[in-house]
Amino acid sequence: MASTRLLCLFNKNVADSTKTLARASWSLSCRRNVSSSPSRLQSCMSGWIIDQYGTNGVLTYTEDIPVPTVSSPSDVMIKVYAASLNPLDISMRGGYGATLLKLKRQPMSVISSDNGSEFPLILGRDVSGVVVDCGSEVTHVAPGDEVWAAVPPWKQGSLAEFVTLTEYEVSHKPKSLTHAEAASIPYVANTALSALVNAGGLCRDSSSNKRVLITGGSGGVGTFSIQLLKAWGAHVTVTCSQNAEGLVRGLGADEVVDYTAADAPEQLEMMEKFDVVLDNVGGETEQLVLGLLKPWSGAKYVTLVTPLLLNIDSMGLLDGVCHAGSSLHSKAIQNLISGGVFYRWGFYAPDGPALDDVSRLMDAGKILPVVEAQFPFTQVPQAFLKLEQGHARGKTVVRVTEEDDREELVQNSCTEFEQERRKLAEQH
Ligand SMILES: NC(=O)C1=CN([C@@H]2O[C@H](COP(=O)(O)OP(=O)(O)OC[C@H]3O[C@@H](n4cnc5c(N)ncnc54)[C@H](OP(=O)(O)O)[C@@H]3O)[C@@H](O)[C@H]2O)C=CC1
Repeated sequence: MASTRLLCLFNKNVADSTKTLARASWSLSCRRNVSSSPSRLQSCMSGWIIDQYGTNGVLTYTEDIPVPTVSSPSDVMIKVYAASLNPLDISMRGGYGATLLKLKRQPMSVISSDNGSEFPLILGRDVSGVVVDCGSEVTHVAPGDEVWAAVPPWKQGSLAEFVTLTEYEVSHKPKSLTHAEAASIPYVANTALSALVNAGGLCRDSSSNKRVLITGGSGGVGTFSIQLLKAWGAHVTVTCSQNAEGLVRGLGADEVVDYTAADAPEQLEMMEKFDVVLDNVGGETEQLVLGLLKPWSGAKYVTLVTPLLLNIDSMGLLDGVCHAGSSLHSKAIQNLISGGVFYRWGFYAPDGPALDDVSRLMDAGKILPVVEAQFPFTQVPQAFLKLEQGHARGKTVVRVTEEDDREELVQNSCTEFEQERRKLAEQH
């Protein structure tokens, strides 16, 4: 199994890319601390932002981002060591989900004339790093703890020095993984768990011998889901390209179908029917795999490829929700009546406690990270280009802080915060 740990370092020339780093034009006057660990003296941080939607050219490096401080009792501030990219980052860079995500960030904008901008936006949905500060009600983690989390799309992302989340979203990182490895997991794990458990009705204790089909098994969600379901005792069939067969078999897939083969539909139709389908591909695949579920037995089709946010972007909130809702409703009714199959949409959902369970499985060696490519922080645009090319085999990771510096940084972080606390205590 260890051979499936794919760590292909994309050694591109860092020196060249640093020349192209543009500075954002924020008119903030920031005082930067010389130390790379955080303190209340540091008001600005470095990161990659977008201040308009578009192609890769909108990604801009700046050192003038206000540090996202702890502002509520349940907040946890994390120094980011590694982040990873998801297809959502490419879509969000282009404006996908802008309407709904903006509403989630600024709920009052729906009733007020204040149409404040969502920019600058920081992308990046996964983080592995070290806690540097906590709100007064945080009990589960403390400064100095190594943690991981999936950053909800409506929050500022992890392609920056620091990110602040709520305690519920954060979990202790698996001890057996480096930060770069750990950053490949949280967003796909939270998505897979939400889809398989909430929509697919599976769980650790009820999956034994369930037959599950995963389409798009070679990508981020697929490579995680195969391993999770095998750890739960399910029988897993995967569709992927021929050159990914070795990878998915190495992760535990029982049966593999090359979807590019001319007879792929026939191969799938000859198999014993499935209890659950997790569809990471959508489109034409949907109709094919719906017919592969066991009829009249409570079987569930769960797709991660939904039109909800696109509909809202193109039609506005109310019409978009109604249109997507009516499409979901009619497909659900049609599949229930014709074959007794439940048709459902799966979504990412933030869930730190679920990541605690995943952490245990990873430390037990039951789930391995599948990191296809790593990029240094200076090469975030190159990482986006890699992802945009498609054909993912696991995940693309960005090393925000090089791990050689880790020990020193953890110590600095804790010492500085301890000093801050003492100072505050003395003042009061
Ligand atoms: N609803 C939600 O909340 C979420 C939705 N998603 C969506 O789920 C999907 C999967 O995400 P993720 O795993 O991160 O994506 P990735 O890009 O990591 O992986 C997609 C994989 O699918 C393979 N693939 C492409 N076409 C087919 C096909 N017809 N049949 C089988 N395999 C195929 C690709 O390889 P190759 O082309 O070489 O075959 C690639 O390995 C994406 O569309 C993503 O946007 C993800 C997370 C949350």
